[in-house]
Amino acid sequence: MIDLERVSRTFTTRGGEVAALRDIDLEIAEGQFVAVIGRSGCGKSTLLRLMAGLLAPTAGRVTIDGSPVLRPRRDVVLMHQLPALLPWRTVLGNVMLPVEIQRLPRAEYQARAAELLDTVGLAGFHRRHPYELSGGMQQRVALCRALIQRPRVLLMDEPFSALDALTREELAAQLQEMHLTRPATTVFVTHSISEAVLLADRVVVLSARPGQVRRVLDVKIPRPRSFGHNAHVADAAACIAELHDLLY
Ligand SMILES: Nc1ncnc2c1ncn2[C@@H]1O[C@H](COP(=O)(O)OP(=O)(O)OP(=O)(O)O)[C@@H](O)[C@H]1O
Repeated sequence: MIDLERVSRTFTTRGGEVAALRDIDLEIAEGQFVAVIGRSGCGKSTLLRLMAGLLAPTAGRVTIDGSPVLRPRRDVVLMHQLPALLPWRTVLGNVMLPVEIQRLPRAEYQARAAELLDTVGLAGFHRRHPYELSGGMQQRVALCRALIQRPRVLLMDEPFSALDALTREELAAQLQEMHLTRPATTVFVTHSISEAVLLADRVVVLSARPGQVRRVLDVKIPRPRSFGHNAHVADAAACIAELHDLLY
């Protein structure tokens, strides 16, 4: 579905040319959950921005279903590290924002918004405003806003990295649950090896800048997965150890 063929991206800065990504070849199938992991500055955000149509490659091609990605698409949503909610809108109003912008049928999507908020444990918070919520709750609202229009592709740029460790685990578990119910093709940038192993079908390890695909690791642990002790703890430990060795 998402196809990157020999994709490179260079930035021209006052200090000269910065090669952020070089010769990336990557095929992501419909419904797949791919984690991207790599050292700071290796081009992970750049990779997402290329897939989102916010940046053009300097060389190579990014396509979705065979069409080159030349601009942002309605069926592709990018979620960031910070929730960026509109402070004057309620929780429900923030989740419904994409529906209003795209003039989709309100009643139908209102029911979906309620269902999403319910899944992330915010059933009683529809009429609250962002300032009344914790950081974790705000990021849950941002996740519901990202999913409201049922995107085919969900691009997530370190979405949980501003959260405390416990909230982060909880949100990762909720994301897994949502992905199992309705799998959008997901590309999830993270610095957390264990989060990548919990969530992903495949983990793409990038080398230091310029980012190149160092390794793609298939995670074959059955779902639902858990951070806790379970039957697959040895498989998870083996994946974590392999990724650790690749990164350090
Ligand atoms: N608009 C830009 N102009 C100039 N250089 C840029 C631009 N965007 C990114 N870069 C450079 O490209 C490289 C890759 O940046 P990018 O943000 O993609 O890395 P990253 O892996 O997401 O980093 P981090 O893990 O720290 O968030 C960096 O050296 C960065 O300085």
